[in-house]
Formats: sequence, C-alpha cells, structure tokens
Amino acid sequence: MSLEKFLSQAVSSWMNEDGPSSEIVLSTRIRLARNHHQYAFPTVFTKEEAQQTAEAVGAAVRQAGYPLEELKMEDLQGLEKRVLVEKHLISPNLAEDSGSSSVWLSDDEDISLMVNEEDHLRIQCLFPGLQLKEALRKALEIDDAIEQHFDYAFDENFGYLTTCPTNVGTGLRASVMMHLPGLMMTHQMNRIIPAIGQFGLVARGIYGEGSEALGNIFQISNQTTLGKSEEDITEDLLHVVDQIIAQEKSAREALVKSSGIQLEDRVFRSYGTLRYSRVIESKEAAKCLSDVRLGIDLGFIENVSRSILNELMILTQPGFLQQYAGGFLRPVERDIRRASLIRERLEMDVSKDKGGSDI
Ligand SMILES: Nc1ncnc2c1ncn2[C@@H]1O[C@H](COP(=O)(O)OP(=O)(O)OP(=O)(O)O)[C@@H](O)[C@H]1O
Repeated sequence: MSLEKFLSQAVSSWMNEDGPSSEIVLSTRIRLARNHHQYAFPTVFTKEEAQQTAEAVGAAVRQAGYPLEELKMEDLQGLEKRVLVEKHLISPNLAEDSGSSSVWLSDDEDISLMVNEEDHLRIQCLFPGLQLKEALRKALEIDDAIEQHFDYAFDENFGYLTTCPTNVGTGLRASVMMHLPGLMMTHQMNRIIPAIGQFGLVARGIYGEGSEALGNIFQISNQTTLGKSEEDITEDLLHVVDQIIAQEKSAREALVKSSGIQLEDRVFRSYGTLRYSRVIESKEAAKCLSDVRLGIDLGFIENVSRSILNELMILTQPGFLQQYAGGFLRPVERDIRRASLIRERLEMDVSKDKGGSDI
C-alpha cells in the first residue's frame, strides 16, 4: 500500500485539521460515562446481562439516528484493536475484552461510543484544536438522543451513576491535549502540574492515565465530576488552559530571545535525525517530532505540515507500524520501519514544495 493511501485511511480528521489555538492545543476530547438503570454494572454483570446491555445500547444508538458503524471486539484481530487504541478511539481495557463489548464509530472518527467498557456506555467526541464548548455540545446532543431510548441510571442527589465513584455526577471527563515544549525546556511543568491540581484538574501523558508525556504532549483534564454542572467543569478547564497557553507562548518567546540560535540548531538537528535516520526508537522520534513542530510554529521550518506531530506520534506506534508493514515486527524491525515511515512522510511535504527528493 502506498504511504498516501495508508495515511488517508489511518489519519482521522481531528488529528490533522487545524482547530482554534492549534499552535499549542492539538485536540479536545469530551467523554460521558452512562449506565442503564435496570442492568447490573459491567464489573458484576453476567455474560447474558452483558449481551442484553449491548443489544439495548445498539437499539438506542440506531433509534437515535446517528450514522455510526459498530465494530464488535470479538470480530476484530489483535492488531486491529491495537490500532484503535493507538488512535485514541477505544481504551486498552475494551481491546482486551472479546465478550459483548463494541465501539460505534462515525465516518471521520470524531464520535466514538464504547459499549460495556467500565460503564455500559461511554460517549466520546474528539475535535481538532481547542473546542471544549463545541465538543461538549455535540456529546450532550448525542447523550440526549440516546437517552430517549435508554433509561440511564440517575439519582436525584448524585446525578449519573457510574461504575467508578470518581465519575459519579456528570460522568464527564473534559480534556485537551497540549504541546508544551517551551514550558518543558524552561522547567516550568514541575510547578504547573501540582498547581493545576488545586483546581481539580490533572495532567496526564499522551495515552491518558499512567502514560508518559512523550513528545512534550500533556492531556489536561478534570478530576472532579460531582457538584458542578458540565458547563462549569468545561469553563473552569478552559480558564486554566488559556493561562497555560499564555505561559507557553511567553516561554517560547523567552527561549527565542535568550538562545535563538541554539533553539534553531536543536530544531534542525532533530529535523535532520527524522529526515535521514535509518533506525529510530519511539522516544527519540517523539522528542525530534516535538522539536520539529516547535520549529514550524516558530517559523524556522516552512516546508513541513503542522499536523506532522499529531499524525506521526500516532502512526509510529507499534500497532500502526505493523499494520503498514502487513504483519508482525520485532522491536528492532519496528525501529527500522518507524525511521523509514517518518522519512517517507517528510519527503511527501518536501517534494511537494521543491519537486525533488534527496533521501
Ligand atoms: N484531548 C484529547 N485528544 C485526544 N485523545 C485524548 C484526549 N484526551 C484524552 N484522550 C485519550 O483518551 C483515552 C482515555 O484517556 P483517559 O485515561 O484520560 O480517560 P478516561 O475516559 O478518563 O478513562 P478512565 O475514566 O478509565 O480513567 C486515552 O487514549 C487518551 O489519550
């Protein structure tokens, strides 16, 4: 398969479109956790109950009238599931389940509904850039449409009931994925991460809870779901995100002022590594991609598309590399494949610009 064809199938629109504030905010995610009031919760339900729940969710989704396609976990190969995890469309937990779990996806993959994960239903909306209000509006619209046909477990005092007590109330997790190289290089994240905790927010790595902040990418999300409305939770998050954006911008300006040539050198060394290396591990690739993306934002590099970071952080994960290669790859083979995929992808931009190749 050609790289162009592979990319057109692999890259979802929320990954490569420019949204508001996209020089720092890569994407926005809203997820709502919901359960049916009659069925036992996923941690304790029987196989039969799981099956009934999946059918009830399926019927409600169809009646809600959204053009979503269902992918049942039991019908997918391990590699296909891994790719869905790498694309942030399902969780690793859902991928492990081969019972009656499934995911309903929209064509451009901005909507994904997970069935029988930790809760009966998890509604997720992904948008490019900083679009908390828009993503919340979309998720609540889907939620209302499904609720017409699926009786949610809801308590007058507590709100929506969920498997994990930390989700009770709104069942909402609002999150923005931010690229923060300036704050990392100026060692300010060590101060910011504990500070945002005071506002009931948390910073996680690129693959959510427990993952590392590879490529200077952080997900900032709410921890508290109880005692505030959905609108207030997203408003509070937005307020903190706006401040982080302002701090990242001033960190970048300060770096350019104090060590412009060193920064430019770092960016171009990383660009050289990505453009010419033959073997590259994911950590090094993430670091170099972050530098190159910063170089694009600062105007040092002009012939590479801004979405390179979002796209390649996902497409150079093990599942995608193996899908592109068409079979199992050992770690060292993946490092070789990763290097060649990055070279080819950069080459696409350069030859568009110059009409020639030098790799
Ligand atoms: N803004 C975002 N853009 C793209 N993907 C995101 C964003 N925020 C979170 N994700 C992805 O969503 C997935 C789940 O993240 P996370 O573990 O934070 O969420 P969660 O729904 O709260 O899960 P749980 O409640 O089980 O902890 C991860 O793959 C994460 O990378």
